[in-house]
Amino acid sequence: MRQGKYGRRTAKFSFRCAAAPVAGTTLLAQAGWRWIRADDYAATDDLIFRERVRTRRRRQAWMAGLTYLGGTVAATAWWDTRAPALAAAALAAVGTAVEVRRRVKDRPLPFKLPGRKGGTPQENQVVRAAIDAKLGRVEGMKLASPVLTEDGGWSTILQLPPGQRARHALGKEADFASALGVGESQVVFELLPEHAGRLAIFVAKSDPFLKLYPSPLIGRTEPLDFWAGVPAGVNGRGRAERLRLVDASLLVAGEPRAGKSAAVNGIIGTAALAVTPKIHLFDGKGAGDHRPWRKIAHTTVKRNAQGLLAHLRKMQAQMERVFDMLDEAGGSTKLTPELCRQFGVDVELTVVDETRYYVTSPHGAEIVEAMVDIASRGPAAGILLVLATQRMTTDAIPGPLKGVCSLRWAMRCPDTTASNAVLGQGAAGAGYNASEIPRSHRGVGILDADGSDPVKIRSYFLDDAGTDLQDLAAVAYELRRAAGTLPPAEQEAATDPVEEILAAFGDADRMHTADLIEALGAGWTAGRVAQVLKPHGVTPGQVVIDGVNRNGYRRTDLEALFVAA
Ligand SMILES: Nc1ncnc2c1ncn2[C@@H]1O[C@H](COP(=O)(O)OP(=O)(O)OP(=O)(O)O)[C@@H](O)[C@H]1O
Repeated sequence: MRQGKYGRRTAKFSFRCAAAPVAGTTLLAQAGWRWIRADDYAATDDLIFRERVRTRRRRQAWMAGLTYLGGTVAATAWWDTRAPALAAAALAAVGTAVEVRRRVKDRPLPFKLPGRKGGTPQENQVVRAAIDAKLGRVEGMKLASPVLTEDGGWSTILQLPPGQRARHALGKEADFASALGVGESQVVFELLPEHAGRLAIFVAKSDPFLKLYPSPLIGRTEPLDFWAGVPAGVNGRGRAERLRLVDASLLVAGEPRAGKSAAVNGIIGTAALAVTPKIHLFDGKGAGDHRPWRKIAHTTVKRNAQGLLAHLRKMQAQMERVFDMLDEAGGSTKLTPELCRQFGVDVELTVVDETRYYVTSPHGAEIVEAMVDIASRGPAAGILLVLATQRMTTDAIPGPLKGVCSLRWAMRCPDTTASNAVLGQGAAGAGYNASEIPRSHRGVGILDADGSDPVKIRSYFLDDAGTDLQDLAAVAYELRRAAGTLPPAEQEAATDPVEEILAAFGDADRMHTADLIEALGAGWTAGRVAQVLKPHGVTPGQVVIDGVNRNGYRRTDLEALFVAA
């Protein structure tokens, strides 16, 4: 009895084993044929697109077939006459693997094989995910471009059914991510200006908002152009985003520890390295966040509402002066870098941190009135305003003030109401909701720059716990000292750079340039040392120290300058 049972089982097992390569190869051939015929696009009504896919796939199938046959023929001729048998066996092995996978898949867990996690999906998988995420109707949902593997992920363009708007898909990134089986921050939807029914989809391999993006300001030793925009951060597609503060006033809001100070420090750092803008910092928190900038800022005031009001009045007067000059010049009605040089005026950047402290003070009403005036008219005269706040309620940012800040940067907000308070009513409904930013995503926010759709970015990282800010301020100090744009008291007190270079020699009578700039510290480069000394006739030469011959300077050459003086 038992023997009969085992015999039957053995026969069944042998048959299943023998049938596996045949069944698997047949499955493979059927799938291949369906793929070549583009059956996954059977529902599409865009026949030209389907035919293009078919042509491309037919070409790929021919190439694969010819490579297989050519390889077999070549191997038979040059290697072994058993090559055709081996090639057929390889094909049968692939077929067997397909069949085994199918059988394992049909069995209950734990025999399931892992899927292709993180890879570029098939076109039909993307269409299915779009349907599952309810991005649009089922009929007519298709891809308008192939799924392309990119550096950090994959991308495609989804064609929504006729009459449906891609804009309505914004905000459904998480649903699409769930349908695809990836993290919600990995999915980026973008509208295409040329087609309202098409949605550009990018899916990153890993969460782009958990990556650290070191600030491009770090290590910079040359002045930069403030008019070209502030490097704000990196979007979900890995593209750099800039913020043009010279066009409008900015409101930065978000809950505590969301990354407001980091964003504001990036702005101050850019202005500092731009050398000419005058920086005015008002700290309503009073925790010393602006300490690194004290030597280069024209104003650093803590928790002094009356001081801010006096400053705003000065800025209003400066604004009127610039408008008069523009009017008299008769050309542009907006300040430009050329007009700044012509009029002898500079951009004035005022940063108000923890705005609520000032607008709720006894001078609040006057402060709000002056801020509204500056925020709306100031940018055209180079008078710029950046307001940062932890609270989004109307007592922290009164309605009229919010209304005139056309640049808005919402870091993580506690709820949808707060997010809408920053980005505008209806922003969450349109897919821009800063309360959906995970708490772990520090420095991530939605930037709404006037004139374009809001974009989610992670700000560039400036390590406030390390020396990034001090290093940056030191470079800015040197650049401003050379340009003569330090605040007046600081410019007067600034030591002569030649004296500083001489001091860096210590007791040495010769120094290699590399060691000299290390001794001089942040803000110094070989180029800057040469630039300081060249007008005095001192140039670097070959200097031998401990048998090492390198470019360097001699102490006597520098001392001679002071004797001559
Ligand atoms: N872009 C970023 N990348 C990585 N970490 C960041 C980024 N921005 C901010 N952080 C980190 O998040 C933390 C909080 O940042 P920050 O102090 O700027 O927040 P905040 O909103 O100004 O907080 P508060 O309102 O309490 O002053 C800091 O430790 C900072 O290093």
